[in-house]
Amino acid sequence: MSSVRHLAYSRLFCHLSKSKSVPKSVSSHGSQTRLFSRSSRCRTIMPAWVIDKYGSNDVLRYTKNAPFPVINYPNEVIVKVFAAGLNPIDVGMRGGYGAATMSMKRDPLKLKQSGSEFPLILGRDMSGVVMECGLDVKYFKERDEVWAAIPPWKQGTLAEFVVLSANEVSHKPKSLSHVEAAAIPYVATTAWSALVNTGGLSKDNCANKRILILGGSGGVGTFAIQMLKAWGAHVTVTCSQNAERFVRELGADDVVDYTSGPVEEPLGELEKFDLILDNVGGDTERWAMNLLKPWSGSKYVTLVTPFLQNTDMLGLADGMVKTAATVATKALKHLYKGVHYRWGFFAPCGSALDEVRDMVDAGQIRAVVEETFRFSQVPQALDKVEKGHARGKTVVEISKGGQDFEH
Ligand SMILES: NC(=O)C1=CN([C@@H]2O[C@H](COP(=O)(O)OP(=O)(O)OC[C@H]3O[C@@H](n4cnc5c(N)ncnc54)[C@H](OP(=O)(O)O)[C@@H]3O)[C@@H](O)[C@H]2O)C=CC1
Repeated sequence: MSSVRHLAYSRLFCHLSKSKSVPKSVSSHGSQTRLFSRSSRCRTIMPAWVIDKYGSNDVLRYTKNAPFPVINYPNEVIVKVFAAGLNPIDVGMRGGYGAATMSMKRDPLKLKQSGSEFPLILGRDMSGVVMECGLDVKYFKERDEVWAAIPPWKQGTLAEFVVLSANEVSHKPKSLSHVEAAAIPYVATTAWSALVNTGGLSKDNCANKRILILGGSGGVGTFAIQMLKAWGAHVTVTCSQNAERFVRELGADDVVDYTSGPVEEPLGELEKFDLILDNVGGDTERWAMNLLKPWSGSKYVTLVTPFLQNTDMLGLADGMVKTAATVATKALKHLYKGVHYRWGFFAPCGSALDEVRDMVDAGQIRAVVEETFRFSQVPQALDKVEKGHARGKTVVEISKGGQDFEH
């Protein structure tokens, strides 16, 4: 065990963190909110929603005694969570989705201590305030208002505090409240990874590109429409008829209603596309390739992949072999027809969030919060996400920690 880890597990924050003073309060979107007191330095427990086994919503358990996060590495920060956005992956992880792959990535020391990944805290998105910084953290300091999306193998944000790597964190947009800010990081970093890293798009090459977003009314879609429009692309979207006005208000140029019949036909009548972002999956691969401009570097990027399902069902080694074989076969098959086939994945990235923050503060992207729940209502919030038909994001306000249980 490294000396850094040894110190961390001795809970000697002072050896790893560079805090000097203890702030008593912080300005939170205009109001003075009590943040943390001297006693929080020596806390060992905190309020959180945890699961002790995989299952449906009834496995969720509220506790005031979840382990307080510790700084294990000198590049980590502890953040007090003010708001946590929810995503479909939270519902999936509650049921054990991706457990095989996540176990491989989880902190081996914690797994050894507790014997399993439980108690597990869900929640990937957060907006909050930095409470402690590791010794190597340069870009952040105590009291900074930050936002982040946390990788699924780490403890989540449905808790009063969370520990993250500094490279996953970014200063939050000044123009957004914490609830609004918590609606963006996971879908933004996913869209960034799919469109920029995998799709090769950027603010400098998007002008007049034709992009098709399959599934434009949910979290990823509502963010992607706005980012692509800000970069000058022409954006076509599929969604339910009752979401048409909603996506047009976000900037969509053309909208095709998938509830009134197969979309292949109306989409086929439009000029061909440079890139398709598929947030829907299913049988879209069967027809979507024909909508791309052939032999022009056009790309189909799908976010709905069997990667985690394969490893859950077949185990890590066989699941990864099957995944590699599937993606390689499909990529080759479609390359033969002149289009690029790719899988897109969420990737935590503080620097991408820095760029998104600037776009938000410039008024190019707004947070699309569909519904906000209190910390005591986490089961209802997950229930809402599970029912689908999202029109933007569901967010849990955590700023009062567990206090709303006591009133
Ligand atoms: N690979 C990765 O790392 C990631 C994958 N994902 C996946 O991407 C997908 C989208 O994520 P997210 O936006 O957060 O999900 P949401 O649940 O927020 O949104 C899904 C949206 O799609 C709409 N929809 C459903 N069926 C169709 C259809 N056939 N055609 C057009 N629209 C449809 C839904 O509304 P309605 O049903 O009313 O039409 C809803 O608005 C999910 O499957 C998610 O698991 C997300 C993030 C990361």
